[in-house]
Amino acid sequence: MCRHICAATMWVPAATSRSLPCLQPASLGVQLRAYRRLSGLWPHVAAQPVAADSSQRRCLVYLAASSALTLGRHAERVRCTLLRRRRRLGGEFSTARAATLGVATLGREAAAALDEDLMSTPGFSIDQLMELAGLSVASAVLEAFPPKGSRRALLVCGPGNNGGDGLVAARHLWHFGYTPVVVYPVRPARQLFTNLVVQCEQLGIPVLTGMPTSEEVTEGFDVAVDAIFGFSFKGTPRAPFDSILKTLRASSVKLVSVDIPSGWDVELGDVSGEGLRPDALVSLTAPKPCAADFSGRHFLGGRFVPPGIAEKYGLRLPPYPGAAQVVEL
Ligand SMILES: NC(=O)C1=CN([C@@H]2O[C@H](COP(=O)(O)OP(=O)(O)OC[C@H]3O[C@@H](n4cnc5c(N)ncnc54)[C@H](O)[C@@H]3O)[C@@H](O)[C@H]2O)[C@@H](O)CC1
Ligand SMILES: [K+]
Repeated sequence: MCRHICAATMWVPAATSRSLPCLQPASLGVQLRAYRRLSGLWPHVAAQPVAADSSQRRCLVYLAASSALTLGRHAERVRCTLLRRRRRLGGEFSTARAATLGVATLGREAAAALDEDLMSTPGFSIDQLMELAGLSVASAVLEAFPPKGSRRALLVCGPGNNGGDGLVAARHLWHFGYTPVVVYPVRPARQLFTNLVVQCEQLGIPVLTGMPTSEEVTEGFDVAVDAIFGFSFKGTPRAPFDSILKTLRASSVKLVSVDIPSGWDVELGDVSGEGLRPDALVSLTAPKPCAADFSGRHFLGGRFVPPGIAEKYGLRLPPYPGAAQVVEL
């Protein structure tokens, strides 16, 4: 049986992409090297070019690694090694991995390149995409945690577009009948974000700078939305988000993460062990590779990808039912 190990994208020199079948797994990125370290074996890698940069010097390649051809009977041993390693790190091995990868994932660079494609002129504006992304998040919250009596929602927003998705979601949750409170500690000067804050305040939604304590989060809210970091997060969280992540981790509120559980590496998952552990995840456009390690309720949102772009990036998007803004994977 073919067992998927990981799927990823990477830029390679255009010359290399013409001889993709000759690429050695050793040159194909950190996930495969980690796999080799754990298993002592190289996986089989299928590579397919999906885009070229403007200079035509580099080519974005979609890689899908499977154990079928090279591992054979060793696959179970490797799976067990990965399982033990994840347990040591306090994580969970996700049996949803194959299902998630069946939709195909978007690495950091591919996600940014896809955004650029969508927003090339003429095309979408960031405001349009963010509005639909935030609406998807609010729809997923409504589906995963429908209000029972009280409807108190905390939205914790970071300094980039992931935070913008959270601000938009707060507004839609208000229209859905929730009582949202926004925490927005670091506010970029861009007009887009100033507008989103004003739109929340016009609805009477408090937009706070300081984070409540973990007890206040547990007692005061029915659901929280993690819109702190998305696919551009790197390294370990800096202040004030380091302590905000600790507070959310220490609370027992139901948590929904936008695009990526904050603190996780977009490709490798919760490598530091300090990332959030959400109950639900809303992947936008397509799941990112780290989503393979997530084992709660997984929604796909961002219903705006034209078929030509989906095809270019090798996305196999599931159909959305009716007028829904999210589909559960
Ligand atoms: N096509 C799509 O899928 C769309 C994606 N959107 C959202 O946009 C997100 C990506 O947005 P951005 O590229 O602005 O990036 P992020 O929102 O992921 O975060 C970037 C910000 O985080 C900061 N940061 C990075 N690493 C940090 C660290 N270790 N400690 C503290 N701060 C750190 C950066 O300085 C920057 O201010 C996606 O994940 C998604 O949520 C939507 O808004 C629009 C449409
Ligand atoms: K997030």
